[in-house]
Amino acid sequence: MAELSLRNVRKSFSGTEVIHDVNLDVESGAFVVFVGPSGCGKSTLLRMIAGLEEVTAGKIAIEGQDVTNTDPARRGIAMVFQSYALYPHMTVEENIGFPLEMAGMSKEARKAEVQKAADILHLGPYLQRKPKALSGGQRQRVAIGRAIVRNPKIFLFDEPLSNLDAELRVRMRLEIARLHEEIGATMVYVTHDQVEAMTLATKIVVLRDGNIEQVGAPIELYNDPDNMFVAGFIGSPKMNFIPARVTGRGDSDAAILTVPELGLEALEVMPRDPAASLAGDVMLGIRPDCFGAEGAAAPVAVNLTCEVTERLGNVTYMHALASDGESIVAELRGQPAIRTGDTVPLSLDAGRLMLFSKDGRRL
Ligand SMILES: Nc1ncnc2c1ncn2[C@@H]1O[C@H](COP(=O)(O)OP(=O)(O)OP(=O)(O)O)[C@@H](O)[C@H]1O
Repeated sequence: MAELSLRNVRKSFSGTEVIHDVNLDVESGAFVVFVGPSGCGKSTLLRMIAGLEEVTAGKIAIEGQDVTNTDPARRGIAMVFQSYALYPHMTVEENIGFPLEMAGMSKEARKAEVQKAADILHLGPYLQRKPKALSGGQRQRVAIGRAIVRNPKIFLFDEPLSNLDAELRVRMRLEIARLHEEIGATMVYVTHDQVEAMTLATKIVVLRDGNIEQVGAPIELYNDPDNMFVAGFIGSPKMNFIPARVTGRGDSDAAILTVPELGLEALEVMPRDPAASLAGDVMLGIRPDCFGAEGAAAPVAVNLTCEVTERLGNVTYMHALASDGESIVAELRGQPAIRTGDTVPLSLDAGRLMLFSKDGRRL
C-alpha cells in the first residue's frame, strides 16, 4: 500500500484548471521532490495533500484512507513553510512544543519530546532564545522541530530553503538529508531548484503546466529523460539542443546525422528505441560535459568558437554562440587556456548523446 496516493487529482481556480489529472503513488519512507518552473503547480499540489487547498476532482489517500475531505489537522501530516511561521514571542522550546501543548500534553512530557527534536536538529543550546535571536538556518530548524514533535506520517516541505543564502542552503540541504536518514519518515518536498531535487530526492516528480512530465529516481531522469523538457530541466548547466537531420541508419541501428551547427556530416547516435523509425529533422541533445578539451585527435571532434568563458577553478564553462542566437555550453575540466574569439577543437562523446523529435519527444 502506498503511503500517499493521488488519483486523478484536478484543481481549478475560478474555472481555470491549473492541475490536470495527476496520479502519483509515494511509498513509505520515500523522499519525493516536486520540481518544475514557477507556476507549474508544485505548491498547489502540496497544499492539496496538506488539506490547505480543496481538491476540485479526484482523491487523495494516506495509508489507504481517503483524506480528500479530511481536516488538515487530522491527516497525520506536518508542513514546513518557506517563511518558518514561528511565533515571535515564544522561545524556541515553546515554539517546538506548541503543537504538543495544543494536543494537551503535560509540561514534563512536552519537555522530553522537545529535547529529542532539539537533539536531532542540534538546537539544544538555543532552546531559551526567541526567534529574532536566531539565524535563518536556525529558525528553519525550529520550524522543522515543530513538525518532528508531531510525529507525522508525512512531512511536507514548501521551498523551505529559499530564504537562506547560498552557503546556508547547502548546509541545510545536508541537514534535511540527514534528518530523512535518521527518522526514515515519508517526505514530500517542493523546490524549483534542481540541485536540491537531485541531492535530496529518492524520487523526483517533474511538473510542467499542471501535468506530471516524468517521475523517477534522480539519476534515472538525468540519464534517461522522456522528453526535452525533463532533459533540459535536470542537469546543470542545462543540456544543449542542436538541430540535426537523420540521413540514414548505421550497422548497429545508430541514426546517422548531419549537424550543420557543429560541422558534422555523419555523426552516429543511438536512439532510445533501436527499432523506432527515424527520419528528417530532429534535435540532438548534448550535455555540456559530453564535450572535452582532448581536441582534434578524438574519434568525434568539433570546432567551436569561444564567445565567453566562465572559470570556476575545477571546471571551465565555454560558451559558443550558435546560429539561432542561443549559446552552446561546453563544460571542460580544469583551466584550459581558451580566450574569447579562439576556435577550439573539442572532442564529443557520441555515446552519451540523445535524440528528440522537433516537438520534444525522446527518440
Ligand atoms: N489562490 C489562487 N487563485 C488563483 N490562482 C492561483 C491560486 N494559487 C495558485 N494559482 C495559480 O495556479 C498555478 C500554480 O501555482 P503554484 O503556486 O502551485 O505554482 P508553483 O509551481 O508552486 O510556483 P512557484 O514556484 O512560483 O511557487 C499558477 O498559475 C498560479 O497563478
